[in-house]
Amino acid sequence: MKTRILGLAAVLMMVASLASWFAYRALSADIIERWGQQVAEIQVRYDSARLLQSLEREIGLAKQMASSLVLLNFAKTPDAPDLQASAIEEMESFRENFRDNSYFVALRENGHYYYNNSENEFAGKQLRYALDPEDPDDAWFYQLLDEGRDFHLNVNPDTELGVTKLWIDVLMRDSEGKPVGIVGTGLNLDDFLQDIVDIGQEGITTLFVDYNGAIQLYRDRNYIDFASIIKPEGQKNTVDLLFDEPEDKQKILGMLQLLKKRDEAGQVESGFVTVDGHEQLAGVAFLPTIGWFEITLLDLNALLPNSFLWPLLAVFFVALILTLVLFHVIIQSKILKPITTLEKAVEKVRDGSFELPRLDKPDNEIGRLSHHFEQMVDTLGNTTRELENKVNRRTEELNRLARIDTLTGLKNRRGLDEAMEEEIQRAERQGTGFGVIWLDVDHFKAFNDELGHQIGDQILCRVALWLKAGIRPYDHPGRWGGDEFVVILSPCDSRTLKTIANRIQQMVEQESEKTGTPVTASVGAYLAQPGDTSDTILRRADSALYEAKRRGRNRVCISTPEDEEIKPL
Ligand SMILES: Nc1nc2c(ncn2[C@@H]2O[C@H](COP(=O)(O)OP(=O)(O)OP(=O)(O)O)[C@@H](O)[C@H]2O)c(=O)[nH]1
Repeated sequence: MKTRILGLAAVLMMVASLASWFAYRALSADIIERWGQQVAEIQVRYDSARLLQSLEREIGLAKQMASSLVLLNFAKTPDAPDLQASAIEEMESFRENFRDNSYFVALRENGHYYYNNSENEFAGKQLRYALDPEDPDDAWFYQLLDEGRDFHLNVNPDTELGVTKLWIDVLMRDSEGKPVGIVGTGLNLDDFLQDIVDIGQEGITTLFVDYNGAIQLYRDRNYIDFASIIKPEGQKNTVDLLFDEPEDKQKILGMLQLLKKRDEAGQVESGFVTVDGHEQLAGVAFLPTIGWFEITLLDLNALLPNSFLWPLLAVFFVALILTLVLFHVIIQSKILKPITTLEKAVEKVRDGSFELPRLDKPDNEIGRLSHHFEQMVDTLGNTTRELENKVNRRTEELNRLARIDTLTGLKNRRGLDEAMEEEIQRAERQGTGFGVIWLDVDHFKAFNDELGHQIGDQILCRVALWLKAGIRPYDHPGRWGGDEFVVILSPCDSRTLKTIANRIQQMVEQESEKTGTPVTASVGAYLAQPGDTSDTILRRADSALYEAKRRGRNRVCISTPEDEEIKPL
């Protein structure tokens, strides 16, 4: 039973714990989602700010460069040597200010491309080459001029220069607003990725995509969509490549569309997506100043690893075991042990004993039940004992009454039989005899017939009284039946027997005289010997009585063992 109760308690606790666990998981997932969304939004703004901060100065300088009158004049008449000299001087002064210490200037008029880097490698030969409208590598230039976009960021390897850079391209326009060239600077892509994107924050991935969703800055260079500007739609490495599920791709592209439509800085969208089999929270922001989107992916499992739940589980299991142990101790002491002792007590009572073992009585229903049971058994024991005593008394009384003659109060025939048997055995043991007197009222029938039965009864009662008065207290007087009385005298010898027999016979005669109804009695006596049977003794006494009757009544006749055998009556 204990095992079953403990098992049931464990199961109930597990069920309750599981329910709590699921509730906790649902609640914590909700909290984590809200928290994650806020973190994602903060992270997106932070990452955007970092990117813009590092680019703003460069973009400002590039724009300043694009509006330089010296360069604009040069772009209009690129072949004028004096203008070229002052233009190169102007370019070099910008080179010193750009963070990368590099610049480029590309002119529409003649396709000349000027460039110098931080090592001042091309001093005096800043004109690097002429752009070719037919060369795919130079397509970016003609595309930007065609599109007429004033500002553009472009990640592109320059095969001529052998560098991969994040290019800041700014359109030069003449006084009529006509594009005359593109100037700008480049930032080393690796340094930039390391500073802005690959920042080593575990569980946080930052990437930037352009206006069309093409990946521009990402820690894995294989995903970067180099020279996006010249690629047709469909061939670009767009952001949806990162996601496993088609619905996630749709979700992200939907966010980009939404933010693009709003066209406001500081707006953030977020949602759950799956990347490399991990559920991540994506935060997306639009950066209108550069026309890019910033996407931050938060791996919640990395940020909030499941391992933080281990202490919780450990606490749960320790609590479970402690609770079961406590439960066991309480059940054992408060329920099972008291029930076991109570069961033993019930078995004892069932087997007829009222001596109870000490019962455990805890302060609960079982304790009260044990207490009531104890009181009940106590009462039951007392009642049973009283009942037994009463029955014993009644039985004794009945036994006594069964041996008493109701009319005279002397022993009846059964009582005399028992007394006789005792005397026979005693005689056997001690080797001494005992006396038996058999008395019969003479002509008693006549008293009955003439005076009535009641008087007859009175006479019998008087005879009984005289009989008792004539013998010793330890002799046994009895009424054999009708008007016949038997007295057993013990111990006795022949002289005593003779004396008492005569005394009785005379007493009846003399005492009855005084009552006005004189009666006489015939008495036969026999001195029983060790070895005599009850039958022999009674027949001997009876034959003596018969002899007394035969000789004329109102006399005593004593039979001795030497007499001839007496024939049956
Ligand atoms: N009143 C009364 N009479 C009884 C009782 N028991 C027996 N008797 C009567 O006692 C009488 C006994 O008579 P018997 O012993 O036959 O003869 P008897 O008249 O005594 O004559 P003997 O014995 O020969 O002297 C019978 O009439 C019985 O009905 C009793 O309890 N009360």
